[in-house]
Amino acid sequence: MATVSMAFSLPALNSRTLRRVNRKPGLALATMNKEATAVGVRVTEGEGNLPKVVLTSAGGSEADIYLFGGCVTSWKVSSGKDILFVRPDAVFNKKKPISGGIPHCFPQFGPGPMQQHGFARNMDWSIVDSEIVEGNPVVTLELKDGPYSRAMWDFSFRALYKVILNAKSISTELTITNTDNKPFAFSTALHTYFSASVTGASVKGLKGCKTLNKDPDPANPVEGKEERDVVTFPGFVDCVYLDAPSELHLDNGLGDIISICSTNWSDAVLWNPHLQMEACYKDFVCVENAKIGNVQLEPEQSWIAKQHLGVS
Ligand SMILES: O=P(O)(O)OC[C@H]1O[C@H](O)[C@H](O)[C@@H](O)[C@@H]1O
Repeated sequence: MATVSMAFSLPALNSRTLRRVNRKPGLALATMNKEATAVGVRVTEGEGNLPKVVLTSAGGSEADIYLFGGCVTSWKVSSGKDILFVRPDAVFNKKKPISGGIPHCFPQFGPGPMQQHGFARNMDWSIVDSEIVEGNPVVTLELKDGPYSRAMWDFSFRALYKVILNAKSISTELTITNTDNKPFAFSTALHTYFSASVTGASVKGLKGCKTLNKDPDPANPVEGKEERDVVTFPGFVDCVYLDAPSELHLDNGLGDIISICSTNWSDAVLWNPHLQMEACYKDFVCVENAKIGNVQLEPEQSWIAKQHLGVS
C-alpha cells in the first residue's frame, strides 16, 4: 500500500534523536541524518508523502502510524496478514481524516457542536519518544492544542498516545491532560477498522449491555439491551454498547479471533455501513473502544485509557 522507497534514507530514531526532532515539530524528516538502518522504530514517507512511523518487532510483526491524525493504519502479524483495514476511499492529503486503521475521535465522539468525531484525526501529531523493549518497538506521539483546535474547542490540552508492538499484539495507551486553567469535558473513541469478511464476522462479550442503537436515526439513538451471545453484521450496524466488558472477541470471518482488551474505555461501538459504502462494506467491521459519556477533567488532571489487540 504505502510507498516506502525514498530518495534518501532515514535513520532509526533513538530517544536522543527524537527529543531533538521534537523541538522542531514538523521538521522531523528534514532534520534527520542520512544513515540507513532497520531497527524497530523508523520514520518514512507514506501515502501522499505524509510522514509515517513504522514499527517492526523482533517477532516479525509490523505496524504503520501516520503522524497526521496519529492514526495506526496497518498492523501486520508475522504472516504478513493485515488485521486492520483502510477504506479504498481513504485519502492521504490532509484534507480529510484517514478513513481506516485506528483513527482518534477526540474531543467529541460522533456528531455534535464541532466536526464529526472532533479534530484529533485532522491534526499532525509529533513524536516525543521511542524505545525498544525486549525487541518490541514503542513510540509515543503527542498532540497539543493549536489555533485549529482552539477555533473549535478553546482549551489547552496535551494528548499522549503510546503504541507498543509485540509479536502477536498491538497495545495503545492514550493520556489526555488538562493543561488549561479551567475544567473541560470530552468524549473520545478509537474507531478501529478491522479487516473482515462481514458475513462471517461476529463479536462476543456484549450480551447484557445497554445499547444505544443509532439505526435508523443517528441523532436519536434508541435505548435497548443486547440479548445475543454472538453479535453479527447482517446489514447496516451502528450501535453503542454502554459499560462494555473489558474483553471482547472479534471473529473476523477470515480465520482470526482477535481479542480486544481495554482499560478505562468504558464503552464499545459496532459499525458497518452496509450499502452506504457498497465498494468496501464486505471487507471490514469497526469495533471501537469508546468513552461516550463526557470525561470531566480539572486543570492538571489526566485521563488514561488502554487498548490491547491480540491474535492467538
Ligand atoms: O465517516 P466517519 O466520520 O469516519 O464516521 C463513521 C462512523 O463512526 C462511528 O462508528 C459512528 O457511530 C457512525 O455513526 C459513523 O458513521
